[in-house]
Amino acid sequence: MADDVTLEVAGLAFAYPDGRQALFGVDLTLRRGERVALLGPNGAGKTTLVLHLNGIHTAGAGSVTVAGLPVAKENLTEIRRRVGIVFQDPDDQLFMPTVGEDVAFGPANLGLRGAALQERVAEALTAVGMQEFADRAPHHLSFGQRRRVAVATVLAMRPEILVLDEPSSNLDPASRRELAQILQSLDVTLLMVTHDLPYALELCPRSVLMDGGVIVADAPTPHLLMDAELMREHRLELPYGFNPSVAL
Ligand SMILES: Nc1ncnc2c1ncn2[C@@H]1O[C@H](COP(=O)(O)OP(=O)(O)OP(=O)(O)O)[C@@H](O)[C@H]1O
Repeated sequence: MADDVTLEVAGLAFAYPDGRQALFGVDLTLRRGERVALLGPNGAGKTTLVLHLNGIHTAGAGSVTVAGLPVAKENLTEIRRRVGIVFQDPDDQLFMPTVGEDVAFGPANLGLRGAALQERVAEALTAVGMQEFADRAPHHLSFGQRRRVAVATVLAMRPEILVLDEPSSNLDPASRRELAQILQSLDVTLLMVTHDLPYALELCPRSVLMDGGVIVADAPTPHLLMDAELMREHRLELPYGFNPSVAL
């Protein structure tokens, strides 16, 4: 594996217990620092793929390797530190009385204590512009603020790969823009599952398109979004009047 490869998915196939085959041999390589959008219609297999990256699902066939470490039962603690997933609903990730405690939860589990833990929490909250909110109750925050705190809970683990599931969903335009600025500023490899094609274009130079449990295209985002036939074939639609060639 080349030094700058941080994620390698090779020949990954997977069927759910009910027999439904969701992945049919996926190959995907991410290099350190890349920002990649994972696109595709409903049911394409995007979530199923993402849930393999930190071992929530186990490969039926093929392999997933993170920074040289195979995603396997014996490595799960280390894999979950390296691959941070921000789920679509922030309330799935926030369960402590205060924002600060939520962000401290992961690193405290790794054994961080005292000043080192406080520093880690401050660093993660600062990265998402929520440093003033450490003592607040998460359920008193707006949805956009809760999503930013959910990102901070993952950043506090200093992950190697940050995976975001629909980061722009349910955000008003200002919150959407603020989150984009935050994500742009992070020094991390980013994989973003999204149906928001302008967001993919803004944040991710590269896009991977899945459909039917396979990767059907892997290209610079503007190229992919300007391929009208590919877009139509895989039920991707740009918002009315949006032109990727002039949006950049
Ligand atoms: N728990 C499950 N049991 C059985 N089949 C499932 C399960 N979860 C997903 N599937 C099936 O696996 C396939 C891939 O689903 P997946 O959720 O990975 O798609 P997706 O690309 O993330 O879709 P969406 O954009 O709707 O989130 C679909 O056919 C789906 O019906």
